[in-house]
Amino acid sequence: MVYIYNEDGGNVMENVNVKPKIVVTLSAAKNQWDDLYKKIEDNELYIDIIEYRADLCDSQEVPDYVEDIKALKEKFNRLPLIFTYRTRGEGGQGSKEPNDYYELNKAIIEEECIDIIDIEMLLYEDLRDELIQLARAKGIQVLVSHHEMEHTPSLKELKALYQHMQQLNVDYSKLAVMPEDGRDVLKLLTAVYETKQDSHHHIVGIAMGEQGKLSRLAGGAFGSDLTYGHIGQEAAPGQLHVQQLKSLMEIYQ
Ligand SMILES: O=C1C[C@@](O)(C(=O)O)C[C@@H](O)[C@@H]1O
Repeated sequence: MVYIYNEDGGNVMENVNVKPKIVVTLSAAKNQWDDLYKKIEDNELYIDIIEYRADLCDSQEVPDYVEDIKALKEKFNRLPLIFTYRTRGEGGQGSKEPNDYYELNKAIIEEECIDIIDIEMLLYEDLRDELIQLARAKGIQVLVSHHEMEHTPSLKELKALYQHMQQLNVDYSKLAVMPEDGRDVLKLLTAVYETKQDSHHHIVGIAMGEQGKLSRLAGGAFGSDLTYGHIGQEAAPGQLHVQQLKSLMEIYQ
């Protein structure tokens, strides 16, 4: 199978087959970082990007987050880092209201210690667009995300969501849905595939849960640029350990 990449890696120009990067989702309480560093080291071969999930240690303040992130960057400087504060409505544990969500993300952007920032599409438009602009001005890539934790929207709606996301001046557009059956997984993959046909954006599509595991493994064949895994405990329904993810993904590459 032939893959065609552009120079900055991963984005396919003529063929939807993508070699997805593996993102490990992680977070730890203050006294648990040493354990986690060890796990990252043990699994470094299977990881392309680190996702720091700030909502999983929701009571921390900006300086605590920055300290964690800087320590991660120092130890694993080859790995780009995504900062994510996932709110409850989108399947996370974050309890911040929109204004506090905005303030936290703004402060993190201003620290210039991250490579990519995950911004929820449904945040109030003015706050969201301002965060996107601030991040871009600092040279930080933007990943706009939306989770449907209860169901899978229709193909038409999924494609409309991707279209909307791509108009937001972002680098990555990510949708995660909860499928009820195989047909829902196909809908998500079809939306990724059809969106990727005429797009040079990074597209990410995830069907969660047991049924959706196929999308985590085979998403690249449909054009999905990232797949998320764990190194101990799943952070979202259906996540696989990065080692298993990497070895099972080989059959598609
Ligand atoms: O959006 C995503 C994808 C995810 O929800 C998953 O299903 O693997 C895991 C989250 O940490 C990440 O921010």
